[in-house]
Amino acid sequence: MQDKVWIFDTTLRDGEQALKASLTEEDKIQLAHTISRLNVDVMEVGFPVSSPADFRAVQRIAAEVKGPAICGLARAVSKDIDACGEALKGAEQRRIHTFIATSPLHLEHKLRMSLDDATNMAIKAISQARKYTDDVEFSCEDAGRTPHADLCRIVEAAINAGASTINLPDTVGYVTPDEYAAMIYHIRNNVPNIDKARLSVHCHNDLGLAVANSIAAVQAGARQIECTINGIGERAGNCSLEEVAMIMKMRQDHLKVHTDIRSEEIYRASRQVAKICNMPVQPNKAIVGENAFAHSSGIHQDGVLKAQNTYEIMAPETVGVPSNQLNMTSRSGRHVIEHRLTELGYQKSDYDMDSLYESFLALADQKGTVYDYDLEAMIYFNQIKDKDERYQLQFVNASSNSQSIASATVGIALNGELKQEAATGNGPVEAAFVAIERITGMAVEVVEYNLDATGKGASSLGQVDIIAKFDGKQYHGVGLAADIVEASVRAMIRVYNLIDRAQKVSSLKQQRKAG
Ligand SMILES: CC(=O)SCCNC(=O)CCNC(=O)[C@H](O)C(C)(C)COP(=O)(O)OP(=O)(O)OC[C@H]1O[C@@H](n2cnc3c(N)ncnc32)[C@H](O)[C@@H]1OP(=O)(O)O
Ligand SMILES: CC(C)C(=O)C(=O)O
Repeated sequence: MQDKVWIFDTTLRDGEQALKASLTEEDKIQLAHTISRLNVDVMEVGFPVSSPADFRAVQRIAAEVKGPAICGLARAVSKDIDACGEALKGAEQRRIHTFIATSPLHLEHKLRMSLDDATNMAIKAISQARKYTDDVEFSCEDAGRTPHADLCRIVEAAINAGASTINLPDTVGYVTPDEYAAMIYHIRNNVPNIDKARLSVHCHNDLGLAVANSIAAVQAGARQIECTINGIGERAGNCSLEEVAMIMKMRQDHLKVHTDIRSEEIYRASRQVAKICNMPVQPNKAIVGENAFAHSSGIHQDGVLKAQNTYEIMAPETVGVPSNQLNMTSRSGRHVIEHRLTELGYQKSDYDMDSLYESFLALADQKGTVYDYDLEAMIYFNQIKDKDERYQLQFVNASSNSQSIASATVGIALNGELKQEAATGNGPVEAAFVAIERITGMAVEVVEYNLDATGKGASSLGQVDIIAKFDGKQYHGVGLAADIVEASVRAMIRVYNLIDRAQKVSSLKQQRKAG
């Protein structure tokens, strides 16, 4: 039987500390339900003494969210422990987590006290916490920079006072995996009552080692990892939950431990945290990044098409990602194009691969990713030329200020004839989109709108990326201009031109079938 490693999620406490805007009570409740679906063992959801709103959020989560033990953080201070104990009263399983710094640096400069004073405060705090619950965790803040002998003294006292979990955080992400493992071994071998407590680790990512350190600690005998979804947290963040959970799942053969995490819930949880916390996930982030299961180069795509595990160590579904992605770019080869066209219902006899591939590369070099509708258009038109586009922007005039409704007038040459319309909206971009809709007579649904600056400083260009839906299909338009309203309009007109091309393709397809 393999040992279990407890997963202690602190997204709503340490993760929340790093946000530009703290989470509302409702946000916290929603995320707490999501986190509990992951089947974490403990969920640290706030610092109740810190504000009335945080107290209420912890109190509501304690009452509403079932499953994991609900935990609150408290300094080794009487009022913090009372606030924590009171806030957690409604929880089926509650944990009070109290801490005090133990490194010489923190003791001397921050707390301005000796290790003995800190030990006495810890003992008092733990004893007080035990009046509220049997489940008390004690952390030696900045353990990573604390002499091992000092850690042994305070840890032994904390266990004697009633702590059942001992956490040794690398608060500033300073230590290396071998040093961290050595610290865990030292505590296990030199604290006489250590068998009465579970050893926990809490790693920060200042040197990018939070996950590696947590795994090294598990290999040295730690049995709880504190972590956050997407690795959010103070400064460079915390150890990322999805990464440690998947390391322990995928490498059980080597690590000989398991967790109870429901890995299929990971992707959903990650997206929700990113959205609600307004902290986008970097595309190349392990497990949950947009590219984590995307293959863009021809050799990889060919490999994955022949046997998925050539370039995928885990199936995307294992973490709740619906499927892998084969991006068609100028680094793609013929195999993936043929595969995609087969999926779209084409046979080899419908196209000449050599000339299609030539057009494909020209387009991919020009615009980056090539989409299904581009491929189909290439089959029917062989080449795609901008000058053949149905809608050509002639001008855009927009006005907005803080006191009145925004308005915009857009002029488009439609098959060579100028059409113009004016409209109002919540902002100039919306007004311009309504004007375009009136000109084209077609309403599209904007699924995503992203505005980015290309270049430096005030002279940078605005780049707008739009994903829009029409008739059940998605289209991607990009627009670049010094003026962000113009960039938005250009992106939207691109979308309309793609729809127009798709419609032409579809009627050509029908003609071909009929003929
Ligand atoms: C490593 C970590 O992530 S620890 C958690 C960090 N999270 C937070 O700080 C978020 C919540 N914090 C807060 O809301 C506030 O800081 C509070 C309510 C806790 C305290 O606010 P204030 O009383 O105004 O104090 P302030 O935050 O300015 O300073 C912290 C005080 O706590 C003391 N302190 C710090 N850690 C501890 C501890 N573990 N136990 C006892 N005292 C502590 C500091 O020495 C300082 O005391 P001083 O006022 O005597 O100098
Ligand atoms: C309170 C402790 C666990 C902490 O957040 C840290 O040391 O980073």
